[in-house]
Amino acid sequence: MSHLAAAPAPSVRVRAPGKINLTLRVGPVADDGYHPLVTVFQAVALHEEITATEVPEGAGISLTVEGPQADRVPLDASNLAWQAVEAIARHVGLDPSVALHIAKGVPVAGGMAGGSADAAATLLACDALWGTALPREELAGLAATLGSDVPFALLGHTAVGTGRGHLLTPAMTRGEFHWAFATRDDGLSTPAVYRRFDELTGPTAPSVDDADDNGLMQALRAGDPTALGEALQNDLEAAALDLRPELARTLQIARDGGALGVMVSGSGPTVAALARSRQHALALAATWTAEDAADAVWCTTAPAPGARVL
Ligand SMILES: C[C@](O)(CO)[C@H](O)COP(=O)(O)OP(=O)(O)OC[C@H]1O[C@@H](n2ccc(N)nc2=O)[C@H](O)[C@@H]1O
Ligand SMILES: Nc1ncnc2c1ncn2[C@@H]1O[C@H](COP(=O)(O)OP(=O)(O)OP(=O)(O)O)[C@@H](O)[C@H]1O
Repeated sequence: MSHLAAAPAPSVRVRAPGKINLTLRVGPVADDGYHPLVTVFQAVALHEEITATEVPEGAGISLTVEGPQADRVPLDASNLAWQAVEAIARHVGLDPSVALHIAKGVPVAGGMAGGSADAAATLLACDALWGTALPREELAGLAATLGSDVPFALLGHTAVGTGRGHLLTPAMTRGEFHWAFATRDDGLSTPAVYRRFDELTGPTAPSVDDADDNGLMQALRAGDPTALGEALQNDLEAAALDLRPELARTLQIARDGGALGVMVSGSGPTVAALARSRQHALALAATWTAEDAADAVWCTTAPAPGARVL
């Protein structure tokens, strides 16, 4: 008697990028607890990879995670990928059952939106697996309900973010920029950094209505890393430094190493340094390691594409 091997369950693999904020201008906190932002997002070539596999109806959601920092990622409904399954299933009226596997390539809790990338990738993966073919604008609307950074992880490349950071306008760039990142095992909580921002700026933080990113946009269009380095700006940096004074040394080491620009990435504690070349990025990272100014170092390029099915 011959045995027919069971066909493997259908699955979909999606890749989504982490991000940096080349500028992050933060206005005074609004009544809903969120801060109005004007930010220039750029996706980096550090990726999350999500595999979504079909399971029998009613089986529910299962989640596994791999990667160097996997032990720091929740495996329950507090995971943004899990919430993404529930959000899209509710939206299309299907049973929220799927097996998710996340391969993490973005530093965890580092202000680089790895969890947001997982959420964006999961929306796209479920949409493809279930054959619901939602338009991109509908996926972006769902993404914004999951977190302010999630719509950008779908879009990728470079974009200006306004509102909570969820309203996006793509921006033109030329060429490739080289980055080195210094990460810390002990992450910073995004709400805690925004709260410290409020404490430091008081109730009269300047509005972001007049934010002017012309210099930065010109540097991006020209593919000019020196001008880009001079235009980097993060209004959350003072708050992150106040919570983690030791980051000042990490910033200074990169400046001394000739980085074209150095800043805290998003809400931190990752420090991002813009390098002249791949070799220069590797040298900056090696110096951080030698000076014991980081728990881990990463080198990559930007911009990178948004979430896409592989
Ligand atoms: C720091 C950034 O990464 C810069 O892109 C983002 O602003 C953070 O985006 P995120 O992690 O997706 O944040 P969300 O999950 O939307 O919000 C988490 C918390 O961050 C604070 N938050 C977030 C976005 C924003 N524009 N103002 C805020 O004050 C709020 O306390 C909010 O409760
Ligand atoms: N899929 C996920 N991957 C990693 N962390 C997650 C995920 N879902 C929820 N979390 C929780 O969220 C926290 C922050 O995760 P994440 O890596 O997205 O931070 P982040 O890069 O600082 O995000 P952001 O830049 O959007 O503020 C983690 O400490 C973890 O407890």
